[in-house]
Amino acid sequence: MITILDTIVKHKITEIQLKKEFFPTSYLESSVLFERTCFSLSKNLKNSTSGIIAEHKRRSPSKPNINQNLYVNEVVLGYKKAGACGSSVLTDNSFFGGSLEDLQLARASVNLPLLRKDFTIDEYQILEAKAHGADAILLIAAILTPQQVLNFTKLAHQLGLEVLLEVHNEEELQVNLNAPVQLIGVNNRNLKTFEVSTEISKNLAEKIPEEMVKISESGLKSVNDIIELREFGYRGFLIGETFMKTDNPGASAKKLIDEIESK
Ligand SMILES: O=C(O)c1ccccc1NCC(=O)[C@H](O)[C@H](O)COP(=O)(O)O
Repeated sequence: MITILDTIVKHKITEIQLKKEFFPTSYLESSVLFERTCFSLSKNLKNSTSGIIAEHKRRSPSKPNINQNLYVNEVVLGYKKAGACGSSVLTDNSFFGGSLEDLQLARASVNLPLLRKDFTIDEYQILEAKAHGADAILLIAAILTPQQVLNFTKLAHQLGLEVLLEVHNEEELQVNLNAPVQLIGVNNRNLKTFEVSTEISKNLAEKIPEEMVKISESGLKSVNDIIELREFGYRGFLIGETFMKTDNPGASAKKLIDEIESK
């Protein structure tokens, strides 16, 4: 059975080949953003009571139209004002309607740690992330070998970027336990069926080493979701749709953050 991840990765391979022809790595390395010192998402999460990483997400394979009417710079500024620890910016265009220009606009608007949310399968994309203003990259265990996770993490760290390694099950976690990543994300969304359940985060929690900052991703809606997951040691909560489906994602994030902080 061909999954959405297979389809996305196939598409990425072609996309990256084309980009490499037009924008060689020397072009990326000459970006003014390439030499900057990055903001630390892991530090912000460790020092935060809410732990919210708020995402800019226009659409997704599971939700073809979340919100196409907003400006990324206004959205991330709203998240910053709300007190989010960081923002995730989807840069995949074909399946999520995002772009590297979104990331760059977000960078120009806020001094929050920014996660480049994409399907990283090539070192080239890590250089792109730095050149367009990211502070952290996402590595999805389901589409990488453990050796790729190690190599990509090493390169990201050399560039001063943090790595969020995303897993969905125990096997993906176990085979990557020696990766020196700061952040480990458990995706509550089954990327084959799109079903969402926080039980995935709860079940994997005790298997994640103490020194890693645990982040629960996807399908989070309410203060109760956060409070429950905190009991399992989660310090970060990646939320997209719940905020983005409203007219004012920043206000929606602020409401949730205020609720969490008042508990
Ligand atoms: O969101 C999807 O439909 C999706 C499909 C295939 C691969 C990845 C997908 N989502 C990426 C994400 O990880 C989420 O955008 C992120 O965790 C926020 O999730 P949510 O709060 O449920 O929007």
